[in-house]
Amino acid sequence: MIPVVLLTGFLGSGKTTLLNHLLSSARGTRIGVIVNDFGQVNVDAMAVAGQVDSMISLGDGCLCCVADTSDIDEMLGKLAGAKLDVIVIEASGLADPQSMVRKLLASTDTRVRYGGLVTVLDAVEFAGTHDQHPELAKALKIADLLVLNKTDRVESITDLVGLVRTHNGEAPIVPVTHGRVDPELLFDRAPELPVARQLTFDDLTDHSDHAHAVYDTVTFTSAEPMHPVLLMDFMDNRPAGLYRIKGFVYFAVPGHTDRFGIHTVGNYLRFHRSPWPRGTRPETQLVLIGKDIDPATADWLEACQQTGPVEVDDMLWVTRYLDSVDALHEPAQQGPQPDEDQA
Ligand SMILES: Nc1nc2c(ncn2[C@@H]2O[C@H](COP(=O)(O)OP(=O)(O)OP(=O)(O)O)[C@@H](O)[C@H]2O)c(=O)[nH]1
Repeated sequence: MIPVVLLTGFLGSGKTTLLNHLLSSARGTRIGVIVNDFGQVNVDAMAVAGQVDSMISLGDGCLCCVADTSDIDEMLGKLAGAKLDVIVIEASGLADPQSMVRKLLASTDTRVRYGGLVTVLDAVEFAGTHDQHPELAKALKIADLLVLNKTDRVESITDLVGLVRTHNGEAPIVPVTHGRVDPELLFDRAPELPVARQLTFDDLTDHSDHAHAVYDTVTFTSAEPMHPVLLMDFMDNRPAGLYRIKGFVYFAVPGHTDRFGIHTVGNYLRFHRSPWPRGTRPETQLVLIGKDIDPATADWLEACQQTGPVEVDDMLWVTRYLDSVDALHEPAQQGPQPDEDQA
């Protein structure tokens, strides 16, 4: 039976980063994934595309709410048909793991079995989100493996571990940076998971105060390039209530025409530069998630499109937020390569 591992964690904690790490260090283990994201653009699916043996992408809705057991069974069935060693479900950052686990346990597909819940925690944001969303503690309680991510951004994890332990006294806590867990903690060469444990009925009930009930999403897409200074002005003055932005930005500044992946989590902001995938037309695609987001946010972003002249130096506002490894890369020599069919 193929184990199905559920990967969960609050917005921006590092689930996709961890999934990417698993995929790149799988060394022959065949991994299928179900990627669930919020917003009309499935940024997470784009981030793992090309590395995975088999993928089902479910955008714009939370798997735990939009899919019932038979939908989950159908998805698992599709993946189980491919020759896989393990299936990893990356839940959206607002999913309710209890409800997901319940549906997985109810699966009637005899080719798959529930393989455990891995919860990623953001070492920087955890204490704050824990206070704001007491309901998240329920997910901590049923986790089989707790990955304490972003430990590079905190001085000490002692208090955090203490706080996590008040909710779950048993599951191993693995401190990591950039999601670099040993894949063998999640699945074995001959998959026999050390993680999944017996859950009680109480563990799995109560879907009432689900986090995404209080969050909303704005999606912004534009084929027009963005003006670096105007966009960074938006980023520096993010509307109140905005917690998470992710996606890709298209600038048409000479030497900077490749794809700028953007992530903000709380006050943190990072760009990651990479070529546009072959056959894609460069365009900005952003998903913004927050509480009571100002309805004018999309208009403000639209006003950040490049309509007037732009200087190469204007990109300095952006490049200072580049991951250092990207900053060392030579900027693209050629402009974007639009899809031949669309060109
Ligand atoms: N400094 C630092 N940044 C990290 C680490 N892990 C992830 N990040 C960054 O945190 C941001 C969010 O990471 P993701 O992997 O997209 O988080 P996620 O949980 O998939 O986000 P959602 O799907 O929106 O819930 C990205 O900019 C990552 O590069 C880490 O260990 N240290």
